[in-house]
Amino acid sequence: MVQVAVLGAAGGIGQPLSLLLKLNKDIDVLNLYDLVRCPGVAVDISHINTNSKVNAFQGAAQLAECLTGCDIVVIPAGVPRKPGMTRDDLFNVNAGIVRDLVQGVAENCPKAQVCIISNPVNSTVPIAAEVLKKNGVYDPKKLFGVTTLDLVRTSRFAHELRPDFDANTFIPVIGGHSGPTIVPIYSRVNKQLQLSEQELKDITQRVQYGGDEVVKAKDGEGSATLSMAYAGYRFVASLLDARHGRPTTECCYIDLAVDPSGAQCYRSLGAQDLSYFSVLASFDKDGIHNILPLDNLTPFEQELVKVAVPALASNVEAGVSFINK
Ligand SMILES: NC(=O)C1=CN([C@@H]2O[C@H](COP(=O)(O)OP(=O)(O)OC[C@H]3O[C@@H](n4cnc5c(N)ncnc54)[C@H](O)[C@@H]3O)[C@@H](O)[C@H]2O)C=CC1
Ligand SMILES: O=C([O-])CC(=O)C(=O)O
Repeated sequence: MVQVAVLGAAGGIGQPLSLLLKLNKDIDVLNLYDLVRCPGVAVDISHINTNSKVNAFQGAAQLAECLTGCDIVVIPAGVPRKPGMTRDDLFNVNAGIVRDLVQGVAENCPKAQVCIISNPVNSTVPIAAEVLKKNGVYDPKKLFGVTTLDLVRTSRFAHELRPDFDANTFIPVIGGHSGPTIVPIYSRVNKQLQLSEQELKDITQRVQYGGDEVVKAKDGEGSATLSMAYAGYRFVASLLDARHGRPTTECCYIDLAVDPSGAQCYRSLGAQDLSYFSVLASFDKDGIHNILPLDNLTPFEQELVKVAVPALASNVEAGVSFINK
């Protein structure tokens, strides 16, 4: 029996993400939670003819019931950006939302795997970790910042540049999830892509600021929702694959304490003191199995990591001190 909860299920990401999860045969129970519009979304999705059961929960009074018995909790709750804002500008609102929802996880399903989508991910993941630590239930194998949209963009944009390149090719992205902290590792596929120096600079910049492209196009109506729902779904499907013994690797933003020897390869890039980083990892039924090394980064990629590290350090510090103030 696998039970999954989506917190923020009636939002721009939450609705299409819940729809995709309803199609996944590995899920038996899908619990949808939001402060508004949740019964309508849940009844609508429940008519889709797959075997899973869909339940609606609305308002803080129903959070405990929603979470009880959950194996995986996905959190896209919170406000999205408007033009002119950075992800860090969302901190003031979303930090408290994530804190309170993860407190619910700690109390009602402390062994669940928790996938954080709410921005700024670079800070909301440390917030979640601190809440779980305070409750004595923290297991770094089970907490993930969802950065899959960066991987989705990295391979898709490469296909746009080189139509012969398969848009579904796995290209790792490391670092964090905002502007200069996003580090796509195109060197893994550059034998095929043959990017010129300028093309590499341009496509890297496009990946780093892909979110802004959507924010601008939506013109005040929010940020990526449909591509994010797809990306969030892909990540949860990978967790489900791993639960069923199917080998899985993904990149996500995690606490490096989960595997200190695996983390060494990333730390040696100049992230010596960094506690959180998006890495390539393999998964098993309990979550992260180990951190996989990414050796031989090019000087260009090493330079990108150098720029990412101080920005990440201050994002992590903001999250940690929000809980321990
Ligand atoms: N990790 C990533 O790659 C990405 C992250 N995001 C982030 O995801 C978040 C959600 O984005 P959208 O779905 O577009 O926003 P949205 O405003 O359309 O939906 C958010 C939903 O969260 C709900 N919500 C707010 N407070 C809540 C609470 N305390 N408990 C439960 N539900 C609550 C709202 O009622 C709403 O239904 C934003 O922070 C956005 O920046 C967006 C795209 C990509
Ligand atoms: O740009 C945003 O605010 C939403 C997001 O994280 C993305 O699209 O990567």
